[in-house]
Amino acid sequence: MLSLVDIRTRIEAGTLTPEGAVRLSRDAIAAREPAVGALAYIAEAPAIPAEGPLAGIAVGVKDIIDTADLATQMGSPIYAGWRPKADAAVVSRLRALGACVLAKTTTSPFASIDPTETRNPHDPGHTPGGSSAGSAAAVAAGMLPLALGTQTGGSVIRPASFCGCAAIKPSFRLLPTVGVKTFSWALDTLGLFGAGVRDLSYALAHLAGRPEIDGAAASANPRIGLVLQDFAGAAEPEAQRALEAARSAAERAGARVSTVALPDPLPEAWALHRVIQDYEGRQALAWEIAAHRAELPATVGGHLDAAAAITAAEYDAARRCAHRSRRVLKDLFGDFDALLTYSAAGPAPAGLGGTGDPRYNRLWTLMGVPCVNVPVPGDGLPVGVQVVARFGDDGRALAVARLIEGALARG
Ligand SMILES: NC(=O)CC(=O)O
Repeated sequence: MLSLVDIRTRIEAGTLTPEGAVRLSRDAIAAREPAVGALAYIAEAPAIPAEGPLAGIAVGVKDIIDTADLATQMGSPIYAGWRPKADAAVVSRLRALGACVLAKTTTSPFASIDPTETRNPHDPGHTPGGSSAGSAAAVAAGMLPLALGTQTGGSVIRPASFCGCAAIKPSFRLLPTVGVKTFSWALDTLGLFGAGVRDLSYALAHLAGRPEIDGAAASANPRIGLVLQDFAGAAEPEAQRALEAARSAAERAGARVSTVALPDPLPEAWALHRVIQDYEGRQALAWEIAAHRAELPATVGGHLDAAAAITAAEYDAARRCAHRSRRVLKDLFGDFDALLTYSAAGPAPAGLGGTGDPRYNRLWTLMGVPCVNVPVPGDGLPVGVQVVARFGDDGRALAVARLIEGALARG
């Protein structure tokens, strides 16, 4: 994969130009894109700024995020050829930092649960996951050093796990979702994909304007809570092995790991995520439902139809439970620096008819806490683990993730 930090180091050392760095991506795209299909389109002659902390970094932007110079089609024929007048706020930030917005990446329609045409870069017979399919696949295939995605359920962490790259779903609203097509205003969160954790730390610190994120260090003996999320069902053997490998690696690196069961009402909040997601989705996509219902794909269309039965009282009760759960989780983090749990139920499922199950992701999205996918080395298709920290502690999530990543690499 192309490491953002390595590219920046070479540019700052004068051994690589920004144009040369973008050429690395174009060459990799030429080699891998035909088999992977991660990109909705590629800019013909994008600006390649000479200066800035992201100069020379070719970025892929999920195609629900507005770009003024490229179409934004939401993964749907309803928006075929749609050209926003303005960049999304996060895209403007990327350009101000010197990044080259090289491509739009494929998305499940409206960033929901239906599949894309993109294939897993490790095995074209398997899904790359979703809904940020193209962003995960493009980074994992070595085409891009950085890509933007979004998560409402598990759309950043799960595809990163399936494709074998690092990713962060930051704290809720750390990055502005202005100019990002809304599915759920209580859940939608911008995320980043990179080759490794240090690449995420560098990019997020600059995008968020918070240099402390890149400088955060894990304590010498971080306290890590191992969370199995039993209420979400059993994980597959490959995911269980990956979690055990990560736990052992963390302990080798000096962490104190203990298993913790999530207290009530967290399991109840997990079950109520869908109520909030779909109740808001039906309102956010009211125009598409009214004017283009026949063009909505089967799964998301069915979910939005079913959401008509969710009452305002049920929605309000779900939000109250989420609020109580955030307080309970904040108290839990008084005993732990981070939590370690599954990123996905197992490796990428076979076939391109689905994007996998967000069952190990949705609670953390609802809680608004930072989550980092750490790929776990092994045979076969990639499997990752998820490091979760308290709300607002994105630097600590990345620091603990990096500690585990390094210990796994040392074996
Ligand atoms: N947008 C989402 O997060 C839905 C999913 O988990 O695939």
